[in-house]
Amino acid sequence: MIRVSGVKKRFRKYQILSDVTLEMEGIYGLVGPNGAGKTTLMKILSSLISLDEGIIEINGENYVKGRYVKANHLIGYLPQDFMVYPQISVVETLDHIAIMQGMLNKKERARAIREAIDKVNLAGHENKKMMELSGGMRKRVGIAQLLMRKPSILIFDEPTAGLDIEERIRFRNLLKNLGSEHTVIISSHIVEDIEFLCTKIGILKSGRVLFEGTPAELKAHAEGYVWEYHVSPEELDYIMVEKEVIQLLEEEDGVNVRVFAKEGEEGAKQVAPRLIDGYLAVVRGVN
Ligand SMILES: Nc1ncnc2c1ncn2[C@@H]1O[C@H](COP(=O)(O)OP(=O)(O)OP(=O)(O)O)[C@@H](O)[C@H]1O
Repeated sequence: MIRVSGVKKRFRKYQILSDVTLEMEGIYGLVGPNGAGKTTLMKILSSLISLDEGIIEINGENYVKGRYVKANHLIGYLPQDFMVYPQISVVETLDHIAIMQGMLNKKERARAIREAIDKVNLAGHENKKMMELSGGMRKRVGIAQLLMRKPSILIFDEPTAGLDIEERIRFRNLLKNLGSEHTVIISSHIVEDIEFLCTKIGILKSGRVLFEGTPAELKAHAEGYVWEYHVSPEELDYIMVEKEVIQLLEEEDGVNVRVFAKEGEEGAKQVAPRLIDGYLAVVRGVN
């Protein structure tokens, strides 16, 4: 568990994080518009940048104002773009990183590498060069090198960005499995991923916390704001211009249109909100 209390961060004259307080546990989704401060917070937690004010408590230990969070042994951070040497193989990459991490015993290193490769389902690909791997597989190597250090908390910045559909599904399943043994913190713009993975969600906007709670609590914020219209293709043109359409579902006899609005017009049926509706309600401050 990570407890973030009153954390502030400024870059020159810009206040990037203002009094951020969160309790991160389970598989925790950090979401919010571009520039909200998610990466900045993740980098503070991963000791890449210092905090200006506030307290961060990680597994019972406090890190305070003006300091770096020195909890490298507990935390593994995978940035958006995990960079490695393209010409060397998966196993050589992991061996190199393990040596850099101070794992000097060859047998111990080989065992840690084997375990990590198995955990991220890279068995059979050990001898491929990094440049021969797909984006998702490279990310797996990124996770494998984190797992060798046995961290209890894993932090992933936009882990599924840029992956194709099948890779994304495979990668998501891997993240879900990691959540059974680790606290996992992810930032993502992909609502489906948040829905699939997260047990708790924090929403940041302009460096402030707008919401923290379970997916069910987030959905509840949009209660009464989601309407469904069943329309013909001709009526669809009108509705697309006039309403805020969240989703379209084509059916044999027309189109089902989900709309975010305070009130529904004639023919509209009020429906149960989904996660994306709760997010919109919170970010717009409508409820
Ligand atoms: N080193 C830096 N110096 C100055 N400003 C910075 C620095 N790093 C980030 N920022 C600014 O801080 C703000 C928050 O950036 P951050 O990357 O944390 O947001 P984010 O929520 O992760 O955004 P995105 O969803 O686009 O990745 C942005 O306005 C960004 O331009």
